[in-house]
Amino acid sequence: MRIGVIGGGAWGTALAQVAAFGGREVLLWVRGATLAETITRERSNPLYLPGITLAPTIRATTDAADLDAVDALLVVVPAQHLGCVLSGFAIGTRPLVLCAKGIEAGSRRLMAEVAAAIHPRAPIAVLSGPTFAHEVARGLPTAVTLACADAQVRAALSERLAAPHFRPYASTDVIGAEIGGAVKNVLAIACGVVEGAGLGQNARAALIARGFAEMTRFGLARGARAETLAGLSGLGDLVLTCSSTSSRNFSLGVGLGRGESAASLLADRRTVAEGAFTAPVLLQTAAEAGVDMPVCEAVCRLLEGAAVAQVIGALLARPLREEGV
Ligand SMILES: NC(=O)C1=CN([C@@H]2O[C@H](COP(=O)(O)OP(=O)(O)OC[C@H]3O[C@@H](n4cnc5c(N)ncnc54)[C@H](O)[C@@H]3O)[C@@H](O)[C@H]2O)C=CC1
Ligand SMILES: O=C(CO)COP(=O)(O)O
Repeated sequence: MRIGVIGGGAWGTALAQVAAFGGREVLLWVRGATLAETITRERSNPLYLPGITLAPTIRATTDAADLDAVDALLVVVPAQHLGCVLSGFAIGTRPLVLCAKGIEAGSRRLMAEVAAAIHPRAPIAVLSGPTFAHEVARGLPTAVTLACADAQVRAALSERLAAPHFRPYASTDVIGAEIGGAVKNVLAIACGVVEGAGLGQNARAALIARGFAEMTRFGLARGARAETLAGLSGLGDLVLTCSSTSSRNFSLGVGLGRGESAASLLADRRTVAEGAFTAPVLLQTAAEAGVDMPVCEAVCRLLEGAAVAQVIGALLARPLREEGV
């Protein structure tokens, strides 16, 4: 199976490196001609994944038609651009492996819904889990959820993407895998706020646990399975991104917690902090489904410019309730 990767940010480049394991050829579509040339000639992506020497079998292109030659495509562009970028490719019946974590603003659709509307004949898979790109690219051990409804496609993709340091765990729960990745980014911002505002380790652990309850409530309402939400793409990724400044979402939260404005923290960013875009649309979708998500709502208020002390105070002043989802 020849693999193509759409998107030359940190994660697309790291996944190209995984797919190139063992000398296999990989074609990576990126947006800029200079970046494409640097990746192919110098075997590095200094813009998005500095310090990593890429496999010699990775070739980059800016021409969507070049990807007509591959058998399956990993789609690794930010969630808000996925629809627009995918419209430029002819996919037919080839599998699409969606790797972005988010919900499309406006349409309120998950990535699989966006992709299926544009390429209805393509089998859809979702790859998601606790995966900092720079660690994966360095060959450090990593495990992911690979969800796809089609058993044959799922098995073929799992086998093709597995490497000694990269373990896909198969699942049929595409919605669950998507929801875990989208929601954890918003919760990672909340945990960063706790860090930035100096609220302590107890508060961070409480947010992870209560945030997981929110993720579970929302996921179950949307048809996700509880075990997927408690797995790599849900709880696993939540724990990773809520604990480390390597997370762009967590780092954004740290800035908010220190009292910096969302506008200044988001201005001129080259890299994406998906939670900032997911938070408002997640809240709308949750309200529509009648699901209460107070932590995600607090993140929305902070992104809108509310004061940290006020938002934290309101969260802590909520009526006492029984524990549980
Ligand atoms: N970096 C990581 O460790 C991981 C990232 N992801 C997810 O992968 C997705 C892509 O993130 P990264 O590779 O980290 O991106 P990045 O933050 O490294 O780079 C930004 C990417 O966005 C693209 N971009 C910017 N404006 C665009 C536009 N108007 N149209 C199309 N593309 C545009 C850039 O070309 C670049 O590929 C996100 O959904 C992210 O949540 C998932 C797992 C790990
Ligand atoms: O999704 C990720 C790790 O699994 C990357 O997290 P950030 O986008 O917050 O950096």
